[in-house]
Amino acid sequence: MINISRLTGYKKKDVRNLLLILQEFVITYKDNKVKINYKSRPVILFLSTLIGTAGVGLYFTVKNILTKYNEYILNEKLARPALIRQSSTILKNGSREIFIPKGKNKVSSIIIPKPNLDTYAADKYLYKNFVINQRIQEQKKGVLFSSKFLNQLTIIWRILIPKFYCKNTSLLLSQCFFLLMRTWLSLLVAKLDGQIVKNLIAANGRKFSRDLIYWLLIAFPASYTNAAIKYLDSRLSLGFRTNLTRYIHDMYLDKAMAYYKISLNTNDIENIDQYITNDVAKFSDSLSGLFSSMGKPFIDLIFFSVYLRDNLGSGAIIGIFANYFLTAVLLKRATPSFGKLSSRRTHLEGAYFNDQLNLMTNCEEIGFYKGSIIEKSKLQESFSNLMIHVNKEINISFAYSVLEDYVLKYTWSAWGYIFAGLPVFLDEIWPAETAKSEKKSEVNERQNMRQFIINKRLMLSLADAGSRLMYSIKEVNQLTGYTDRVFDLLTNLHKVHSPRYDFGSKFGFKDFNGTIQNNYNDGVRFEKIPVIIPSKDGSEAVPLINDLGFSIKQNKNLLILGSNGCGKTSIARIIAGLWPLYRGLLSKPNDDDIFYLPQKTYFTTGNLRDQIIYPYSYNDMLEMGYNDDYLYHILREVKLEHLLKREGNFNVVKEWKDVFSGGEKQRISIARVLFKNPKVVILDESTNAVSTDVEDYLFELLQKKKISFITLSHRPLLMKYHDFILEIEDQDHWKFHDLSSEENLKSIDNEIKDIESKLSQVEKWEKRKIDIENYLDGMYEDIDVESSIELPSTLMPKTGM
Ligand SMILES: Nc1ncnc2c1ncn2[C@@H]1O[C@H](COP(=O)(O)OP(=O)(O)OP(=O)(O)O)[C@@H](O)[C@H]1O
Repeated sequence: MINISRLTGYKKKDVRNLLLILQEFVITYKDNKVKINYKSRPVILFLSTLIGTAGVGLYFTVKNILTKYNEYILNEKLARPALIRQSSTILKNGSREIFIPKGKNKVSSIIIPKPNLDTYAADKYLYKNFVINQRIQEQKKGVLFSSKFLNQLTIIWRILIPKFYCKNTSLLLSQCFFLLMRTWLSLLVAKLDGQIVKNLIAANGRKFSRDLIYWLLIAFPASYTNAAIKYLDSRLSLGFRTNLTRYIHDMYLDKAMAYYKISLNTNDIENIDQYITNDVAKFSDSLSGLFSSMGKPFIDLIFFSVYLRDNLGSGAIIGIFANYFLTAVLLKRATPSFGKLSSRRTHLEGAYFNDQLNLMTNCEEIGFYKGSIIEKSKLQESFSNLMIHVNKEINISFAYSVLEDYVLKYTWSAWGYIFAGLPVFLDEIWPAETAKSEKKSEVNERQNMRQFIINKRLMLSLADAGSRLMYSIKEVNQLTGYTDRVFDLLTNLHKVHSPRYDFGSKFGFKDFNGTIQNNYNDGVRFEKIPVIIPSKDGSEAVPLINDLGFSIKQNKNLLILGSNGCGKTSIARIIAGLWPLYRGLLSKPNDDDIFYLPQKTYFTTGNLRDQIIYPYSYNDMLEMGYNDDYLYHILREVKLEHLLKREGNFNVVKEWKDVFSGGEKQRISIARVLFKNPKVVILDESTNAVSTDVEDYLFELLQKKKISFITLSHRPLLMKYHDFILEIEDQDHWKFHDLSSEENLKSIDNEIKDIESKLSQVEKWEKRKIDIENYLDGMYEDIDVESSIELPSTLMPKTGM
C-alpha cells in the first residue's frame, strides 16, 4: 500500500484531518448547502469583467473589420498598389497619407497629421529659457534640490500629451483606473484569504467551499487587471514614442535642414541617429514603465496604510513609515548614479554601432585600401570601451543589489511581521473581558487568526509596495539619464531649426546679419558676402573668401574656378542655406527653381525610378503628369537607356550606389536635373568622371534645355560652356570675368594657347613613353627579368614637363 505520509511528508494526523475536510466537502456539495450570494463583490466583479471583456472584444472586432474594408477600398482605388509602395501623398487638410506595403501587392495607409509649426515655434522658447535658467542655476552653489529632471519632463510632457482629448490621455486614465482596481482587488483578495483560513480552522466546509468559489471568481478580474496594466504599459510607451518621433521628424526633416546643421553642432550632439532611434525608445519605455512601477506601489501604500491604521492603530503606521523613510534615505545615499551610467552606456553603444555602420557603408573603399586591420582595431577599441563600461556598471549594480535586497526584501518583511503580530500579542497580554468563556475565546482565536492573515498579507504587500517604490529610485535615476539625452536632442533641434535662435552668448546664432532675397527672377547675385566656415556653436570660425560679389543674369552660366579647398562648394552651401549668411546680400530664385548636384551623388533606397526622380516620390511624379515613358526619354537624353535594358524595368530595387559606375552616377545626376527642370543648377564637379565627348554633350544638353548652370571646378577647360568666370585665388583675391567682353576673350585665347602648348608637350611625352615601352618589351624578350636594366641616355625620361 502506498504510504501517503512518507510520500507527502505529512503526519498521519494531518492526512486524517485533510480527509475529514474533503469528506465534509463532499457532504456539503451533496446537501447542496453552498450558497453563493449573487450580489457579493466577487460575483459582481466577475460578471462585470466578463461583460467588459466581451464589449472590448466586440469593439476591436468591429474596428478590425472596418480597417480591412477600408484597405480593400484603398487597394481597389489604387490601380497598381505595388507601385505606390513606400510612397506618400499630401491630403487636402495638409496631413500626409503614407502607404505601407502589406502582403503581396497590397498596401495599407496611415495618416500623419500636419505638423503644427506654430506650436514648434512657441516651444523653442521653453527650451531656450531652460538653457538660460540652467546656466544661472549652475552658477549658484549649494542648491539643495535640483528640479532639472522635473522641469525637463514637464517640457517634454507637452509633446507626449499635447492635449487632454488624445489617445495617450485615454491610455493614461485607463492605466490609473486599472492601478486603483488592482489595489482594491488586492484588499479583497487579502480579506478573502483571511476568511478562507478562518473557515479552515473552524472546519466550516460550507463557507470554505463558498469562499473558494469566490476566490476563483475574483481571480478572473485580478488576472485581467494585471494583464491590462502590462498591456497599457506597452501601448503608452508606443504612444509616447510615436508622438516624440513625429515631433522630432517634423523638426529634423523640413526646409530648415536641421539634419545637416545639427551635424555642424557635434559639440552637443554626437551620433544623432542613436538619440532618435535608441534614446527616444528607451525614454518612452522607461517613463511608461514608471507609471506602473511607481503608480501601483504608491496607490498600494495609501490604501493599505489607511486599512491597516484601522486594524493596527496610527502608532504602527507611523512606525512603518519611519522605517520606510530611514531606509529610503540610506538607499538614496548608497544609490550610484544609474542615470549617468546608462547615459554613458548608450553613448558608447552608439559609437560602436556607428563604427560598424561606417564599415558597411564604405566596405568597397576600405577593401581597395586593404584597411581591414585598422578598421578592426577601431572596432575593437570602441567595443572594448563599451565592455569596460558595462563591466563597471555590473560591478556597481552588484554591490547595490546586495544592500537593496537585504534592506527591502528581508528587513521590511520582518518589520511587517512584527506589526502584523502586534494585535495578536497585545490581545494575549490583555485579553478582552468578553472572551471569558471557553467558546468565546475559541471564537476570538479564529478571529485573531483571520485578522493576522489579513494584516500579514497587507503588511507584506505594504512592504512589497514600499520596496518597489525604492527599487524604482533606480528606474527614476535611469529615466533621468534618458530624459536628459532626449531633452538635449530637442534643445539642439530647436537651436538649429530657427536661424536666428539665440541660446545666450555662448551658443548664440546672433551673428547672422546677412539678408537673403528669395524669389529673385533675374539670376543670382552676391553682394559683399563673406564665405565663412561656421564654428560648432554657430558663430564665425574660419574665413575662406572676403566680401564676395558678382551677379549673373538668368540664362547665363558661371564657372567658379579655384584650387582644392579654396571655398567653391562653400559658396554653394551658402546659396543652399546650409551655411549661415553672416553679412551681405544674397539674391536667388525660389528654392524650387534651384537644383544642386553635390560632388558625391546620393542614391536613395528604392527602385531605379526613385533614383531618377529623387527628391520626388512616385506619387509626386504622377501628380506632375509624368510617366515611365518620360523617364525612359530622359535616360535616352543622358545616354543611359542601356540601364533600363540591363535592369529590365524601373521597379528593380538594388543597392544603387554599388551598382552604378562613377560616370553612370554623374549621368543619373544630370537625369535628375532634366526631370526637375529648374531655372538654375549648381554643378559641383558633376562631370569629372565622364569622358570629354560626353561632357561636351551634357553641357550642350543643359544649354539646349535653357537651364542656367553654375559650375564649380578646377578645370579651366570648362570655360567654353560658360559666360562668366569667378576665379578664386585666396581669401582676399578673387576675380570675376565676363567672357563675352573683348579683353577677356583675348585673355581666354591666350589661356587656350597656353593649354594647347601644354597639350602638345603631353603628346610628346606620350610618344616618348611608347618608345620606352617598346624598348623594354624588346629587352624582356631575351633578358632575364631579375637582372638590372640600363636604359640608353637618349631614352631616359626627363624630370618635369
Ligand atoms: N563642416 C566643415 N567644418 C570645418 N571645415 C570645413 C567644413 N566644410 C568645409 N570645410 C573646409 O572649408 C574649406 C573649403 O571647403 P570647400 O568644400 O568649399 O572646398 P572646395 O573649394 O569646394 O574644394 P574642392 O575643389 O576640393 O571640392 C576646406 O578647407 C574644408 O576643409
